[in-house]
Amino acid sequence: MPPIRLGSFGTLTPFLYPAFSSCRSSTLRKLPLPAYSKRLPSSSIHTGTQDVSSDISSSRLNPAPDNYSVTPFADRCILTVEAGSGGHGCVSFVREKYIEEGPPNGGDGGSGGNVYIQAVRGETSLHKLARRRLIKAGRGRNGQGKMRGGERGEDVLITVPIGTIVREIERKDPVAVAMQEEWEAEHYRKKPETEEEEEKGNYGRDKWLVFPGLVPAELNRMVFPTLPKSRKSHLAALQPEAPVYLDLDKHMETPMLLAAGAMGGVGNPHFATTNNPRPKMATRGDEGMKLNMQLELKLLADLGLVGLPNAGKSTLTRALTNSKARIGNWAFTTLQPNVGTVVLDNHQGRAAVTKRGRDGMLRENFLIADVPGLIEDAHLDKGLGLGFLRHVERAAVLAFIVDLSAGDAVEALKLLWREVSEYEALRGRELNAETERRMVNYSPTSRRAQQDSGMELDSPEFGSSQALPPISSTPISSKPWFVVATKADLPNTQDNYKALRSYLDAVNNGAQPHPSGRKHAWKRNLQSVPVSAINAQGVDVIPQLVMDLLEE
Ligand SMILES: Nc1nc2c(ncn2[C@@H]2O[C@H](COP(=O)(O)OP(=O)(O)OP(=O)(O)O)[C@@H](O)[C@H]2O)c(=O)[nH]1
Ligand SMILES: [Mg+2]
Repeated sequence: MPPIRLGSFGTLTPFLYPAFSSCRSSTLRKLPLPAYSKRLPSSSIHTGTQDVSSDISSSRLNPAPDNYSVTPFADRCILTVEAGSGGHGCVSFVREKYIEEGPPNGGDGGSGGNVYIQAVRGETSLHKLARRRLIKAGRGRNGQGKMRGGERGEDVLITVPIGTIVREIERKDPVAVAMQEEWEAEHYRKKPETEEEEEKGNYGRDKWLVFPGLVPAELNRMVFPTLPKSRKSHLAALQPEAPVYLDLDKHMETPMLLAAGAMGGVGNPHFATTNNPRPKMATRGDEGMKLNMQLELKLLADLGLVGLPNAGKSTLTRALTNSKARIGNWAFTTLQPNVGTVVLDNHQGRAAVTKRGRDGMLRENFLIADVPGLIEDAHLDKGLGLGFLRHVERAAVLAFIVDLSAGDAVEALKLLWREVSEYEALRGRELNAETERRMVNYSPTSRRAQQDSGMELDSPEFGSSQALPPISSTPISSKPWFVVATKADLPNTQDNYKALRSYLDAVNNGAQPHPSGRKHAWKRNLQSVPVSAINAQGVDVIPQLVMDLLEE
């Protein structure tokens, strides 16, 4: 291993390793194997990985085992949001020096706070929401005497990464249910059947608030007017239609309403009539809507690294980004994805790579996901199995990382593809089964109707629901991909790389089948990049390559 500190690489690279520094994507195919090794003292190269760590103890790309930081990460979560309930109306009367028994002056309750959602740049994970589980908007304040209305409840804003899919699992909307009941009663002239129901219709004990000074006898004699009709705030019209399905794949300048706060109750002046000028009742505020939903990241990153354990994925991530992914010379160092940002333009002059995104904006960076290693039979959930493959499915471009020093690179690549395409087949079957299940279970009636008809509900308790089936996404084999051959600094890796290169050429010109075994798999000028990530050599062609492939 070259006994050179990382700091000196930046300036010395062009002189020491002309081959690595001059390569651009157009010349990728012609890339010679690491020529730099010739220029280094022979004693300093051709050492194993373990020797490397003893030589340079604390460089950024070859850090000590404890030099890393774990960024919490979650790519899906189940979340319950609760719009604020309304404040209660107030029962109060004017009372002044010469007006002993004044008119009613109780204020209305304030409406509950709203829940908004916004997809923003800069967020990469749902872990903060996963930890919270329940997000509640503020309750409206109660009305007060002297006609003072209650304050509105506080709104909450949920910020999520771009590429989040929000799906509703279940909802509990007491106001909608009450409105539906009122509508049915009006249109079908449903007569109250039981005494209890009749009493409820007239009295609606749970809806009314009465003057605290009332004695029981007075309460029994009290005649309640008809309850005001249930209403929703005008904002509720902006709520997404039920069941909620939002695909937030763009940066949002303004938040979007998810659940509008409930209306507050009304104060006692609303019930004043000539017969009863001093009503001693007000109504309670409505209960806020609850929404149980699953949030899932559709697109985790622009580039996903697929490789066997210990292939050097985390080292490559460190070489390309500022991340402090954990690196260790053992399998399964990485246990959860690390999403790093590759900065294309550091605003210190001309951008290294310029590309416009789909929205026409100049891209300044792209995201790279370093995911746990994949082993044989990962599609049967071995190793970190399916969880890992789920992440692979959510990258736009894939980089297959093969370790040139760990046996036949072509075999390694084929194994990776085998696992990935087995997983793809599995997902296809899963999606079909899900579609079938939904067709069998389809019922146009609401949850309430199911309840009324005595149908068994999946989850009697709100918020205890099972996760939804995974979302469908682009098949892995149709994503653009390339190969990064790592550890090119180690001895006897040249032949391995040559074999890999000729295999890819053979796939390119059709002499060999696509490693996924699928007919319509993506292959368009398959590229391979030999790198020595530990020395940050050869990696600078990757950003341009990724940006080109992202356009596909
Ligand atoms: N010589 C050499 N060693 C490398 C290179 N890249 C990585 N290594 C070493 O290979 C070992 C594994 O590197 P990691 O980056 O942790 O590998 P990984 O693929 O992230 O491993 P898992 O997270 O376990 O899947 C470490 O000891 C690295 O120092 C390279 O380009 N050259
Ligand atoms: Mg790793």
